Amino acid sequence: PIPHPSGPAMVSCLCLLSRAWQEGVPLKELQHRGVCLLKLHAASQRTGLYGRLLVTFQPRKHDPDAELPSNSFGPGDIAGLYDAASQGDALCTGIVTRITSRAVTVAFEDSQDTLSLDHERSYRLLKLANDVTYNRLKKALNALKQYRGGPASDLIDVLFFSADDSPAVSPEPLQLYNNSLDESQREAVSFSLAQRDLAIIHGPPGTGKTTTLVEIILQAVQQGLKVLCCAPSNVAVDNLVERLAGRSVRILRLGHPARLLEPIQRHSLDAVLARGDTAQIVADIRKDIDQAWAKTKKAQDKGERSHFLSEIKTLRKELKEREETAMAAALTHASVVLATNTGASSEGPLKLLPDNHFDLVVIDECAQALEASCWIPLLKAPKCILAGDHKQLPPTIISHKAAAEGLALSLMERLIGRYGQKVVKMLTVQYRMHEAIMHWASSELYGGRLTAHPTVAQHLLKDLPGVTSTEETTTPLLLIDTAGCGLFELEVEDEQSKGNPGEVQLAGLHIRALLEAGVKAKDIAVVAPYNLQVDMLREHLGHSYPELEIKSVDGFQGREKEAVILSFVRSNRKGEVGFLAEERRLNVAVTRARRHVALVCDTGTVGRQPFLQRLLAHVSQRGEVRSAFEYLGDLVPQSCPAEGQTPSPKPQPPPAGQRRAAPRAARPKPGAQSSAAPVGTSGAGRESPKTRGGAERLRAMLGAFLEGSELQLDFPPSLNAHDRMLVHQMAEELGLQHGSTGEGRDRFISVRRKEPAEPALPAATFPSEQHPLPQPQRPSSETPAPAEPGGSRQGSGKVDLKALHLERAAVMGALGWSSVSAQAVQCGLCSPGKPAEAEEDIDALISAAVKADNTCGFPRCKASVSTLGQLCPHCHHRFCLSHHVPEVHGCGDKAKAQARQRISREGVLYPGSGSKDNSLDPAKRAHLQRRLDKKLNELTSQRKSKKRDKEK
Ligand SMILES: Nc1ncnc2c1ncn2[C@@H]1O[C@H](COP(=O)(O)OP(=O)(O)OP(=O)(O)O)[C@@H](O)[C@H]1O
Ligand SMILES: [Zn+2]
Ligand SMILES: [Zn+2]
Repeated sequence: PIPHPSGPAMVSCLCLLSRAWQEGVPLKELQHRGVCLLKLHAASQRTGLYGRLLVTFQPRKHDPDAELPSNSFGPGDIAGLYDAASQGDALCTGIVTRITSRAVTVAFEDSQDTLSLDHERSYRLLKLANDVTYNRLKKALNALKQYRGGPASDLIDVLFFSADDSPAVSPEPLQLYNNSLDESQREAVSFSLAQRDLAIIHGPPGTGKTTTLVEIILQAVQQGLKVLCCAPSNVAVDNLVERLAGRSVRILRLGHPARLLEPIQRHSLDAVLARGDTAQIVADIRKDIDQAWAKTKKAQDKGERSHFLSEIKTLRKELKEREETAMAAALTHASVVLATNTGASSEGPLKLLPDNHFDLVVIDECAQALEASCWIPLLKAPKCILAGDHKQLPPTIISHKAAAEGLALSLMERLIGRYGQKVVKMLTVQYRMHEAIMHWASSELYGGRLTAHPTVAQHLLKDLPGVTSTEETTTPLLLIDTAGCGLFELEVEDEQSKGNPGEVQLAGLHIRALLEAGVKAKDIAVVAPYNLQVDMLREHLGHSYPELEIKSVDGFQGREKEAVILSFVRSNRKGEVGFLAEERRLNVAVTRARRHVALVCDTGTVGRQPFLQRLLAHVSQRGEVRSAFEYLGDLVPQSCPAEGQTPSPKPQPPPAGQRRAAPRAARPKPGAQSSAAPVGTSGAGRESPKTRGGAERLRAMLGAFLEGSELQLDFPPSLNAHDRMLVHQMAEELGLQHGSTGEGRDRFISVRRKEPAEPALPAATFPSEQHPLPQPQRPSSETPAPAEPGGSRQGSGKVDLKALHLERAAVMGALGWSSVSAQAVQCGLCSPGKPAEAEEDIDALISAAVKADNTCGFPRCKASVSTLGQLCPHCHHRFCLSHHVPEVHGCGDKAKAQARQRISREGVLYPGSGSKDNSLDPAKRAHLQRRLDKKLNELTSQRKSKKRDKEK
């Protein structure tokens, strides 16, 4: 007996894929998931190919324009038809042939002669696609087990290692159809033709695998061979059809015509049949059948009805015979028959051909196919050529058990694992990527064997027509590092998928920079490993840039773009990387790009995985690295209103092109700037050599300040965001107060000694950098300005009234005091007539409030917001940068409403609140004051009880 070790294992694995997935789930839920359509009625019916009954269903509504709920039905899917009124078994099953927003058409097999649909009844359709695929796969494997004496007998032995592959015939010199094939492609062509049983073409990204296969197929046809050409997906098959269509070769595409693209449709079996001689006869018979159907409906009695039914039966038989004859002729005439793997099933038209019709089976994208599905075409010929790249993503296997038992291993990988390079030719010249993009993938996954064709090796975005040279368009690799920026992934419980709103915004900013440089939206793709992130990216960017392509990594396999922005998503304290650690997924993600890849990621999290770390190292070596801090000014809306100042509308953004350039202009030298974030580390003190100089200089400045007698040290506004962060961190370490002032290019940091005589202010006392405050009129003044009533009461000069005042405003805002904006509230220290005792504990209250306010207001988020927090102007809670966006923490509607209101009222959009509250009358002010005190008290007691809860 022929040992088929994988056969039985595969069958048992496949069982895990079947059924059960829909059992016990409520129908509404199934509809919600897009696999069920409820409350349909049969709107029309007619007879299709094979005499099948084609029924069109529409929603059972009186409105003729009623739309179907969004669903995942597609042509070729198997659907079960159920009576809506009963819970019983399916009335019958059919194949979806067409689906629009309003109607779905299903073809029912002729065995359902008795099926007669009542126009008044309600039906539902349930997707059974898994079952059919499963059944076909299982059938193929059973056929494999029982295979005796067919054309593929020897090939089966080779593919299961019970016989070695026969020696190749000596290659004949070839007259190539495509003279531009490179050396590795030519070798692959002659090797494949010379092999007797098995040849594998390993085509890394962009190496012209399809180009090579087309040449092979043309050569095989030229030698008089009949070729069956398959791929796991319709897209891949159509790609081959398109490329072969222009050549003088007779091709025939099997499959549901509704699925096929316009130029491919004319190669479909149906189209060929429609052009044939029998077409008219067949059409007439179909018409007769439809008429007979109509008559059955009107039939008065049972006898009349059964008469018409038997007439239909006879007509169908005739129809079937004529069609089959015509089909067999069309199939025989074609030199190349193309189908998906499962479409090559013997249940379809191929059953009309004799067993030994095909000489060669070609399977493209073989590494993306289940081995079982490959066996459907493989049993039909004595020789196979498999093409693909097993270093890209394998087919998705939902069952972990099935994957563990070997279902995840593709045929191609299995064969290479056993036979090694003697059955493989690898294509080594790639025609897609800039050499720097290619290099990492080549050395990690392709043994360093890839070279970039000269036409692409140095191409950059700036070389595209209409694109200007900017920092972004002149680098093939860019890393935007969020390490230390607090842009954490969303923590969604019970949610496998992950999102990262900070990365969404960063991706948006980078896209804007690319577009401003002239790159077209259609040339850019944003790719993320998680569907949740893809959804968030679509929500944020999809409307503004409809031509931008936003996809999951898995959904982008087989595609390419001039620029690819990759959001890695994962950013957490645990260093969890998730399934980005899968080498093949990362390979696919990076190698989609032709001229530019931007990685948006937290190197602190992602860099803990060695494979990812090597990518990051490669980028920092060959490309440009930026800290996300450089973008934070643009990223965070300025929502903390300014104290004592009339907020002015946000200045108009500078004209295109200058926007990113402005804040970055301060940097000493692009490319070698001190803002380059350390790779694989986060936080100060672990800088790469590049940044160490800057950090040391800053530390020295702080050291000198500590030794001197100055009360305050102002850093120059020319510090970039990363250096500013370092200063904040160092000041914190040294126990200094730190804060920043001003906006944009004028923003600068001040550092101050803490006054030992005064109650120490918590770290957050200073407004954070993300709450840029107006230029202080008197940065460290001990004398309050006359404009502040009551300020002079603090005559000692020991208390920094300004700081307290600002803090007070911030705290009030943070307390959820939504009725009034913080800026409008006068500080208790300054308000006249304030009782003296209130003053004494205000610091304690403030510090309690500040402490409470030190963690992000988002449920379950423990991130500190003391230095990098953001106040929401709507709910007045402070959030970490991952959660500050109103949409993220639940203020989306308020934010939208407010924006709409403001736009309609004033015709401009600007953040912060209006100026109207400046002149509060004293009574109101006193009232507000009492409320603040009450709030502070509540908060303190809440904190206490929380603490007690924790201690329990
Ligand atoms: N010998 C060659 N000379 C010039 N260009 C080539 C050559 N071979 C392939 N190309 C170009 O490379 C690109 C990719 O070719 P093809 O579609 O055959 O690649 P593929 O390997 O099937 O793609 P993928 O990597 O996405 O599977 C095409 O634009 C093609 O024109
Ligand atoms: Zn809010
Ligand atoms: Zn948070």
